[in-house]
Amino acid sequence: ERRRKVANLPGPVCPPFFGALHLMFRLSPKTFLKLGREYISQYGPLQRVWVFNRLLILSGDAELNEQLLSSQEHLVKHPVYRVLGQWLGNGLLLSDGKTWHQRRKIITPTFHFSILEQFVEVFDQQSNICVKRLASKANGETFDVYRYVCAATLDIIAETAMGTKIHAQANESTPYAEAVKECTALLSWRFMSVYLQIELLFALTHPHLKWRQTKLIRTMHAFTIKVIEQRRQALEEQQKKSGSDIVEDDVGSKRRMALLDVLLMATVDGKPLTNDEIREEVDTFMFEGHDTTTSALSFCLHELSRHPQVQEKMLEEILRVLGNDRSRPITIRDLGELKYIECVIKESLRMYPPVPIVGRKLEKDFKYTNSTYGDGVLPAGSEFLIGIYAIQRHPATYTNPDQFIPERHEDGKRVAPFEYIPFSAGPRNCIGQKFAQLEIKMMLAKIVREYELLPRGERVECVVNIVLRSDTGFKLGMRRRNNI
Ligand code: HEM
Repeated sequence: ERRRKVANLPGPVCPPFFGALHLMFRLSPKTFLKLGREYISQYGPLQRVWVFNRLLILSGDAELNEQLLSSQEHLVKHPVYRVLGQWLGNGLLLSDGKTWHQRRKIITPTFHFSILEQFVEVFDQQSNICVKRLASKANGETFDVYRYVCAATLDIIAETAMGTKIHAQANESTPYAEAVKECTALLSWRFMSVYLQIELLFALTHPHLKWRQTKLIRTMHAFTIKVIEQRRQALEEQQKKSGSDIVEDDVGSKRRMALLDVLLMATVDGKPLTNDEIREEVDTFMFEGHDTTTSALSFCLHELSRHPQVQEKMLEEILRVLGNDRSRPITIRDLGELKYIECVIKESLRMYPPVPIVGRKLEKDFKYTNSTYGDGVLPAGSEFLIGIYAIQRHPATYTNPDQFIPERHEDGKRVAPFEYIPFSAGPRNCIGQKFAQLEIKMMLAKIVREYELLPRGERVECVVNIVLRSDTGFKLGMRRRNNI
């Protein structure tokens, strides 16, 4: 019955019983994106692949993606996300059904414009620290910018969403960030293999790696538990002082509560969230809130180092909007006026989407219309994969798709909405989208104002480690600008 329903879709030859298992053997974090693009050019933007009795639908079809992502019915994540379960539990990224609805409702107001406005102050201060730390590298020599950016984004997510300072930028190394890097590489390798996705088979066939995975997850949990405890204590002390449930800042004015404060005080069905439920969300937001923006910023800085003319245009805009006074904090209003930098960020997220692929499991039949192959039905049980990376580099949509050209986003030039989806779309889109854009803009404006980025070292080579990273690091050189 399922075969009949997808008979209209092309795809590779799938021999009986095993299906296209032979193709799965070619997948690895390094080959994944290249093969994805190859399959799309070979079989078209929409295809079906059978592996045993699993039906995978690979979609780069904008029309179909719009219908699926906008739907309120197909919100369940692809089963492969389960390999993240031991780490992120039932946090917002992985949960579904009633739990997801309730949590999304509680958390959404914590990313309201008025809260982001307060966060911009933190973005400004932490970016200043990052710029100061980079001074030691402003000698024109090759270095990898990743760990500088990573420490800054960690400090930012902890101080804003969690209301806790962790001073990652003051330390040489951060065990949490190192554990995230190693664990995501390990989990991503498991993503690519049909049998390693199953926890028991992974444990039986690779006991040493299972042990390592558990150890890394313990390190990450220990860190997030500490963040929660620190904030819980600070909150209790504040409440004792003010005798009220509303958090007040240093000058006593009432302000909206940040994410962790809300989680600590929220009730669902009349009961407060348990410690584990709070930890799951803190784990989810600490990870999603720093690893994605680190990836975005690192790729963008690397690309800028290869495009001096883009840096010049950025600098011109920065000086026009912000003036020469580097001690004046940058406000949310200033950021809104940096339109060319917005195009630079858009272009970088097009070429290097930090989340390169998203997936859903269809719990019911999904009826679609107007796709590349007309109308049809995808049967319940299908696994639906949307290759954001492949879509955003499709030559039919973007001329010279592998070239970094921010001008293609200027003057409101637009492609169809679902041909550009770095933050996904619909009810399960990225909740931190505005947060990320403001943070990235602030960091870029500060770094480019202070330093000229130079083309040094190897080019990036994309690898899927859950989040998009580079196998060769993010190499560049820097020189301080003296003439401004
Ligand atoms: C450039 C930076 C970022 C990019 C490109 C990005 C991209 C995405 C994408 C594509 C999804 C959908 C994932 C899926 O369907 O499986 C997502 C979901 C999510 N993102 Fe982001 N993200 C970024 C930054 C952030 C930040 C800064 C935060 C938190 C402060 C965040 C928190 C989340 C959460 C919690 C979800 C799950 C939402 C839900 O399912 O309801 N992200 N993000």
